Amino acid sequence: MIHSEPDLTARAVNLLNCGVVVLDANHEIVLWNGWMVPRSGRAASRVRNQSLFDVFPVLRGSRVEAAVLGALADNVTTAIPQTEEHSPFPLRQAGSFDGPPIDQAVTVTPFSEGDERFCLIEIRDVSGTVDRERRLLDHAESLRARSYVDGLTGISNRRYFDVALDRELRRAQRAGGELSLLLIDIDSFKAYNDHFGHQQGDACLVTVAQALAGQLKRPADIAARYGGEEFAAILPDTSAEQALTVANAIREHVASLGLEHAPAAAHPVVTLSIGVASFDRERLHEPAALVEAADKALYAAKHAGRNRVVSSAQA
Ligand SMILES: Nc1nc2c(ncn2[C@@H]2O[C@H](COP(=O)(O)OP(=O)(O)OP(=O)(O)O)[C@@H](O)[C@H]2O)c(=O)[nH]1
Repeated sequence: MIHSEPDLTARAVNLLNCGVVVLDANHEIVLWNGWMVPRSGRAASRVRNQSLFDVFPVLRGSRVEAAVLGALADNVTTAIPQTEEHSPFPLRQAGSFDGPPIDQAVTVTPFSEGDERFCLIEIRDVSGTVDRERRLLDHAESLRARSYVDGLTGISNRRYFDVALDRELRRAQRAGGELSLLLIDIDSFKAYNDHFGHQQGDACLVTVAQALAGQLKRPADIAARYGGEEFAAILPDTSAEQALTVANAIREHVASLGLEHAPAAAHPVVTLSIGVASFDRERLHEPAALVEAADKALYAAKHAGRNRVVSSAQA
């Protein structure tokens, strides 16, 4: 059996997995392929010889109209990605008249046949790509949120600490409020690791981090892992005196857990040394200065025998 080429071409165009619409110079539809039928709810015989803009009045004033005019008047090809216009044609998933609109990428290409000018409109369903893009954006968002959390202990990490300290210091400056910072270090932790092994060392860090977070009662308080076995607490609206009380409560609570320490450690149970520094409009108003003051106090606490709290005023 011999098939004519135009017959085969027409059948193939009808089977294409994208919308194919051809308009003549008057914007009238001369070709409407099979893909368009179930997605628009219109058979080819119903739309043939009608203006595209009468069939879809929503296209008036759209990027598609501009592209069609550009193709027919100026012989210009235009690609309209879905990022520019999500669903220019009112098309829905095949057979679902109330389903979600199809995300589309549209190309408008001019061509001539004899003296007559036409334009070819191709419509691709890119809903899958758009969905994937949305999922990737959601994923990136959750990664961003997770990048502020310390992977081992589940409390805030150093990155978040830096952002939060800067923010809270500015707030204290603006509002003339108070703010205190605790730097907290586990005593003789090297001895702990050497005796019990790194894995149990990690477990100890998790226990201490959770104990610290549990001791901070105000919603605005922030517990963070500052470095290896060093933690920090940012206490907004907290004076130096109040911060000493909080620091001592943390220290006593961890000591009271009775976590067995290594024989070589300074104390038989796991203990903390804590340095406290408080916002001071004249001297301690920059993050680096406040951290340095708390670090000096922490060093003094270590030097004085560990398992104690020292404020920067005493150091
Ligand atoms: N298991 C574990 N150990 C860590 C981690 N980060 C830091 N360390 C260990 O913590 C120890 C800290 O030791 P040092 O800074 O010498 O201080 P220290 O032994 O705690 O002694 P003092 O602070 O003076 O009481 C080092 O042995 C580090 O290897 C971690 O993520 N997991």
